[in-house]
Amino acid sequence: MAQPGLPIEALPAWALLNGIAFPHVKVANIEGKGFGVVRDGELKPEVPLMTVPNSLVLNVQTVDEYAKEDKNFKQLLGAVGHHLVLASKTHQAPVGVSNPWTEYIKFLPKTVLVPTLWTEDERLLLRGTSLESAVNAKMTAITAEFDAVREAASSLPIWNDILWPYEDGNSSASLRRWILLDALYRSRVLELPKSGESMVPCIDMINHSTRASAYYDENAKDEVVLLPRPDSSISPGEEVTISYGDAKPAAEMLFSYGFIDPEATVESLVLPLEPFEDDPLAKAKLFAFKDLPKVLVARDKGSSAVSWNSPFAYLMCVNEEDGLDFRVLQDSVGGRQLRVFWREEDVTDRIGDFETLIQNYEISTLIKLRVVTVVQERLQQQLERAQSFADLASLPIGDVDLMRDECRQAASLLRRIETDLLEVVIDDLEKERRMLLADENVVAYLGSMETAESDLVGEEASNEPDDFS
Ligand SMILES: C[S@@+](CC[C@H](N)C(=O)[O-])C[C@H]1O[C@@H](n2cnc3c(N)ncnc32)[C@H](O)[C@@H]1O
Repeated sequence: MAQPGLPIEALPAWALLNGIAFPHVKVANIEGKGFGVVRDGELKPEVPLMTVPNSLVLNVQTVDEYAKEDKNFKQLLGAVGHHLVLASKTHQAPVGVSNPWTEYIKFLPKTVLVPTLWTEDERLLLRGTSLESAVNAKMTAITAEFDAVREAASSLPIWNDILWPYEDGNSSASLRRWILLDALYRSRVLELPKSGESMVPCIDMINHSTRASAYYDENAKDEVVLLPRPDSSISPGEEVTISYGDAKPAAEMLFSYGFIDPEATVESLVLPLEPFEDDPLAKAKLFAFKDLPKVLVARDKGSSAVSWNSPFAYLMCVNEEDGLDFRVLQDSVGGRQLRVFWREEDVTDRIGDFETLIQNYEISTLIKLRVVTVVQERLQQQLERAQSFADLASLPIGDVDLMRDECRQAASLLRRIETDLLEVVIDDLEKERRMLLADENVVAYLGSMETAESDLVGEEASNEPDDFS
């Protein structure tokens, strides 16, 4: 059952009733961005642009508090956990205590342009971009999460009919609502300085800009306030904006918010890395690394400076013969722990810092050469994939005309940003690789390898008669 919407004109009355003050701004339609907040009247430096009482903030702690008041909700929360931070508190339920969010959610958009809400054909447009595998993985995870929550709630009949009404005799409509809630959460959640990840009504109506004119904070009364940036001036009628994160990759912006900011000052890209298939230490490396193995590349659009970073590539490129060792040790309470050693020193807590750990050893340039080669090959592989799907005709899409222009434009902008970035970083890595190849330690090592190989060939040649005999 879709939530009935409320006209945005009703928002000021809802805000007044719930103690939200925004005397000098109003919520309005902003072309291409849905709703947004614009200056309305004189600004007074001592008065925040918006003030939202702490009682309206929705996060894990406030959901726990709410569960204390409502035994039905407590039962549900006990069964399914905090997946329901937004879902349960905002539905219009004939059970449970109604709250301001039950109304507020009716002001929120009915869809968000994030790829999890694109059609299957639209998602094909992301082939060859860094979002291809991320979106597939998210769709699998969110479907599994939905199934798990439904299963857990199935023993609570009072909630079953409310949360999962079977429309058209199947559960796809309910799954879509779940995906929409996930999208609303990800595109509107704020990282508050004291309360952490939270949903804040009205402040979540503010759009993003690289040249943001405002920021949010929590004051001494734990209210969430929207304040003008000291270096900004907001003219009457002008949109008030905040920054959703200036250094976020275009892919992350599209994934979480459904748009890419063409004015972003930094372009970046994150790609997953896999250990070498024939590395006998591959499993141990993955286990001990703990974080996701990846490579990050970035370019500052102003200075054109290029950078890359991949702690896992360093770990990939050090081996037993270089001085890497894994040992299983017994801890003081009888448990067993995998510890990582580099040249006899326990470096378990510095596993993400092999770039520094190798620094003072002769072998460091050689390892760096391996790392640069690994990263360059990974980027080259991604570039070739991005280029091979650049033409719509190469995609197994049904009817291109059924796809929304916004999705086509966003996917094509993402592909262009990623392709350009990959090309410049690959060039840069090639220069670095050539320099490393000219390093005296590397030349000496490669020379010794050649000698060893030709000795081996010589030995093999002399063994030939033996083999024949
Ligand atoms: C926190 S909400 C902001 C309010 C939202 N515009 C609305 O109508 O409710 C974030 C969403 O606003 C839109 N948005 C924010 N900044 C934008 C921008 N610079 N360009 C395009 N869309 C933007 C995106 O849809 C994003 O997912």
